[in-house]
Amino acid sequence: MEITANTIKKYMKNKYLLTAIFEEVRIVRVLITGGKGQLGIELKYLLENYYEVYAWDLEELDITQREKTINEIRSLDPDLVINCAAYTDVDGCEENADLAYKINAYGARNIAVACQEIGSIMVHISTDFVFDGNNDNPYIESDQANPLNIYGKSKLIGEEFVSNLLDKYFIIRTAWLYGAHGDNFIHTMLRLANKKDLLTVVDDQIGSPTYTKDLALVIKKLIATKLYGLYHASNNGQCSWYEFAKKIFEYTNTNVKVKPVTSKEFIRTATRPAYSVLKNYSLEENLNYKMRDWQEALKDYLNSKNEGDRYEN
Ligand SMILES: NC(=O)C1=CN([C@@H]2O[C@H](COP(=O)(O)OP(=O)(O)OC[C@H]3O[C@@H](n4cnc5c(N)ncnc54)[C@H](O)[C@@H]3O)[C@@H](O)[C@H]2O)C=CC1
Repeated sequence: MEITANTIKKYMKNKYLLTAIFEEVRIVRVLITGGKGQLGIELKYLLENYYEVYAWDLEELDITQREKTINEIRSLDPDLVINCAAYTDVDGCEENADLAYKINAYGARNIAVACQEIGSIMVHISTDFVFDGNNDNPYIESDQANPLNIYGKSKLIGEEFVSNLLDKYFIIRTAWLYGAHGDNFIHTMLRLANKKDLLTVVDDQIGSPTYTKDLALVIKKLIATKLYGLYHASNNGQCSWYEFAKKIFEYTNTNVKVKPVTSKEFIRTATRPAYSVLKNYSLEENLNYKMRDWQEALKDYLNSKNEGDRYEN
């Protein structure tokens, strides 16, 4: 079909036909739920350069409200919904299990039902905590999930709802997120280093710290394809929380003593997997895309002065 101004005019009112004739504008309107969380804000800044982006959080759309969620998504009629909304307080999930399932499992389901109805693509963000940590090699997408805590269980059920209800979905498991927006482990460490001479940090939980900027770039790449399915996406390499803290202090020239402790010495409400390193197998196989090492990403994060220049290259 020849694409002329008249063709565009003719199909202007029907964006599905319009997007069908332009493969590259398959996605025009994007809704981000949980749009004021650390990943949601990052994605908004990146994607609004390319798409018409709506970033909704609790005030605009509580994803646990089934009817409202379906109605609001139906009336916005996005081509893509990225679900970043979650109950991410891992210990809080143990204490408020009902709420955890309501948000992380059924909230995801409500969005998937709406996407199914309007034929929209869904990106659903999930977690390394779906694994039990008994591996000693990085987990790939086909490894058996077996969550140890309510957070992981509720997120896994959310994944299952999405993959059972939809054909056009990307489920993206990530880990140990930090970014320019919201509180994170790096802030906590630097804050504590200002107040104390000695910090104790857990050394027997191994994972992959992941910069939200890098994850947002992966999501942008994936949504430009039709390679739907389950993906792991975390910065390359692995460390313990203790090693992560040591690197933060090394890169910021912060002088503080850090003592490694075991999870048994640092009791938390929720049990965490001892080893939850993700291998980005599908990303590397399907897109030939390798995420950079976590140390490099951490340096970049610590060096980035303002948000304006964060996506220039
Ligand atoms: N933070 C981390 O270390 C990790 C996060 N993830 C996943 O990545 C995704 C993004 O996480 P973050 O941005 O770090 O989380 P965040 O906690 O910074 O943001 C979550 C957002 O969801 C919103 N929200 C909570 N309940 C809601 C509801 N009922 N309706 C609508 N919005 C609601 C919150 O207001 C918040 O703005 C989540 O799916 C999380 O499970 C995965 C692995 C690690």
